[in-house]
Amino acid sequence: MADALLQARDLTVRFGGLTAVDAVNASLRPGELVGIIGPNGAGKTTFFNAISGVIAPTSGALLVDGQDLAGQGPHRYAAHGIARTFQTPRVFADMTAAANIDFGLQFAGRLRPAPALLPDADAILALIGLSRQALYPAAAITPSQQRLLEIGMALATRPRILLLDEVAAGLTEAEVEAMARLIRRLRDEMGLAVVWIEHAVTTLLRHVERVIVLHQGRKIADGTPAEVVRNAEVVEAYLGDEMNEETA
Ligand SMILES: Nc1ncnc2c1ncn2[C@@H]1O[C@H](COP(=O)(O)OP(=O)(O)OP(=O)(O)O)[C@@H](O)[C@H]1O
Repeated sequence: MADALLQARDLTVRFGGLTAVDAVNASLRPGELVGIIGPNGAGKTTFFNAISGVIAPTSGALLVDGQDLAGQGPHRYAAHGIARTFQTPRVFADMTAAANIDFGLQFAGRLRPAPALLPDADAILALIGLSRQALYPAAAITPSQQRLLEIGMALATRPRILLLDEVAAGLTEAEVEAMARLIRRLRDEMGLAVVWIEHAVTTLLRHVERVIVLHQGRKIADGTPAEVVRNAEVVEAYLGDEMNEETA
């Protein structure tokens, strides 16, 4: 795809005899909001790890700006504007929320100019709703605020692509809705392409425009939420049980 920001070609990750990501082809265009779903162990986080440089794929290519970044370290991915969060937020517990954001800003300062809407730490803290907590140590804010802070740290690196790994896990319904609104703003106002893994399928399907479904490391579907919920293989492999559980 000519206008893709990022393109995975036959991306494969093996751990010994286990193929966690199996020849996945996927692409991401500027400003897209894409979800990734799949049962436990489907390979979602491993796919994220491979497209953010946390682990090297066993084979396949990862094209960003026409360059194959497969096998390069996370700093190279960050330099190309790819930022991510982790299932368990990785914030500096002893540093204040503002200092956590500053860390990201310093890291990114050399790479790209700040977007007009997010010139500094204050603007980022305001966007993620943590202005009042700016001077609290990260350890002293709630787990859901730590998730927001980690998103702020990712934004501070001035990304073009934001990878979110289960940022709604453990949040109350109201917090999930607020998180979804924030994610939409990042896309609508900052023009970011967002890829969002979430276990709560019904939540995710309400908010994304395209969904990639992984099952046993393979991509079994890639389409709009309406298309994916009608896909017989997806329902068979995953969605039937998952949606019944969520609505039970
Ligand atoms: N570092 C590792 N070493 C060995 N096996 C691993 C490693 N990381 C993941 N796996 C295995 O790879 C498979 C895919 O795991 P992964 O965490 O990517 O799935 P997931 O879809 O993100 O699951 P979940 O929804 O539970 O987070 C699983 O079988 C897992 O046990």
